[in-house]
Amino acid sequence: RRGKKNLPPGPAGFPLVGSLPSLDPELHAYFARLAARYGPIFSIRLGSKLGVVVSSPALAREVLRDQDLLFSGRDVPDAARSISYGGGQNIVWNPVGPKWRLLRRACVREMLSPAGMDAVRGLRSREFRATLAHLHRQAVAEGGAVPVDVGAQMFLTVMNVITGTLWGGTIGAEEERAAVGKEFRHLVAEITEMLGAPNVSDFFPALARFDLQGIRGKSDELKERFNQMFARIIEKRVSKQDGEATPAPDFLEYMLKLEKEGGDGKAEFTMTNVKALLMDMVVGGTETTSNTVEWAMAELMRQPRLLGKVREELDAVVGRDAVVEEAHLPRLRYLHAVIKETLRLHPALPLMVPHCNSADATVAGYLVPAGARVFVNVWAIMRDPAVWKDPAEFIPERFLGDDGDGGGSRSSWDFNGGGELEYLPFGSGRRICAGIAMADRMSSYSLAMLLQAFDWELPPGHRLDLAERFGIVMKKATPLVAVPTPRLSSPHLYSAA
Ligand code: HEM
Repeated sequence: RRGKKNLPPGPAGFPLVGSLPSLDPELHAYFARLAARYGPIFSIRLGSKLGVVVSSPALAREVLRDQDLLFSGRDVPDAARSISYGGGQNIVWNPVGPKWRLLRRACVREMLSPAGMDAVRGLRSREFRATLAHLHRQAVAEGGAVPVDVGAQMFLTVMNVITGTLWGGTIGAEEERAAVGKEFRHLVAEITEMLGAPNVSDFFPALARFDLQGIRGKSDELKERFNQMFARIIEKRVSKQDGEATPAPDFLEYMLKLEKEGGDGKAEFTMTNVKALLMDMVVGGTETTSNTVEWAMAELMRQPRLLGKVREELDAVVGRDAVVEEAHLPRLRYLHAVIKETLRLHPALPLMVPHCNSADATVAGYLVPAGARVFVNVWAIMRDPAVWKDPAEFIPERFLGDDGDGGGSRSSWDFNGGGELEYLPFGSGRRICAGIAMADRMSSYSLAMLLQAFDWELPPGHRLDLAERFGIVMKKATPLVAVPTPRLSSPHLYSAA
């Protein structure tokens, strides 16, 4: 039937279930293997769903740029319905339309743009200083330095920055913040895990009401736990507004105002949108960023020569008598190349968030029927040997133009999803990541702080393992645990003040 309909080639699969029985949990690598066999566009039947996988820069361009609008829909997975408050309430799972535009504009303009970011520079500095002080306490603990779970620490930092930007001082006490942070990490991990797991309800929508794997039930439960936290935070803020002290303007304040106004005249903005956006920011921004820093640390610990180059730059730009600040970042060129190379080899969302076409489309001469789940395998594209020299090697120099293959530092290798789409860790087109400026700043700042202020070593008996574990957000299979040793000139520099 595939040939008759002119669908993209692909594995034949079994009757009824298609290729479901042969799905490899490491979906990004499995899809890359299938692409090597069937070509840069292939189709795969998953139950009653048709998946179409695109794995070359040219075809990514066709889907994400040339036919952007047609492919800008989402095929909302069953697991996402509940946590996105029904599907039409947040940015990530909304189809492109007036509501999506209002939500995205609100977030980008008020919170995620470089100007929005500048407005809360002080908050980030305080949060990073708090992490620095915490790591220092671990490093000089009585009885010897305590090993640090790098990803967990980075998650808490990023989480505190994001929630601080969202609702500022609403959560006051240190312990309450720590408790909220811990609970969030757990919830976010469960959500991203669930979104990456194959779900029978998605492959056979007629069976969705039976929730055979219990994923819908779990999603409802997770949503409810978030919902209660959000409701508590909003309630605290609203009652504060009626009282004497007015909080400093933050994103929650802005959203509550928008909610009072009812929207922008083209789309409504309700209290559900307030919560759904909080969910987008917390789920979309935390693990993605903290995992990137964890990968960067692991890659550098594996190659001490490269780590030395980062340190050399940090010592030249910042020295050891001061703590790195955001203002230093523009001068940390090599460090930035490390972040870019990390996102090339370990993109946080290896298959992006799948797209969906609203009407039949033609890509590379093949039919992509309306409603297909379209995956762009950015993980495979950014390891394509036709584009990248030694694609499996971690070589930050390629982004500086001094790796000798003549390609480096092409202006198209930035985060904006432009150019030839060889490098697209944040996607491209209308649905490109809304949080690039924040992700860029937080990941660079985090890595700079970890490396300027501490030496890191693996605990005795530990081995550096760079294996990946697929999920909608890709993780390191084993968390990076390392022991910090202070390297700044004075212990006073580590105080949180
Ligand atoms: C290293 C960190 C990050 C990476 C690699 C990343 C990557 C991505 C990718 C690949 C997409 C999907 C694009 C598509 O479907 O075409 C996306 C969407 C999105 N990201 Fe990020 N992201 C990161 C951090 C953040 C942060 C910090 C935020 C906000 C606080 C954020 C908010 C969003 C939102 C709201 C969307 C949905 C956009 C839409 O559907 O219109 N992301 N991100």
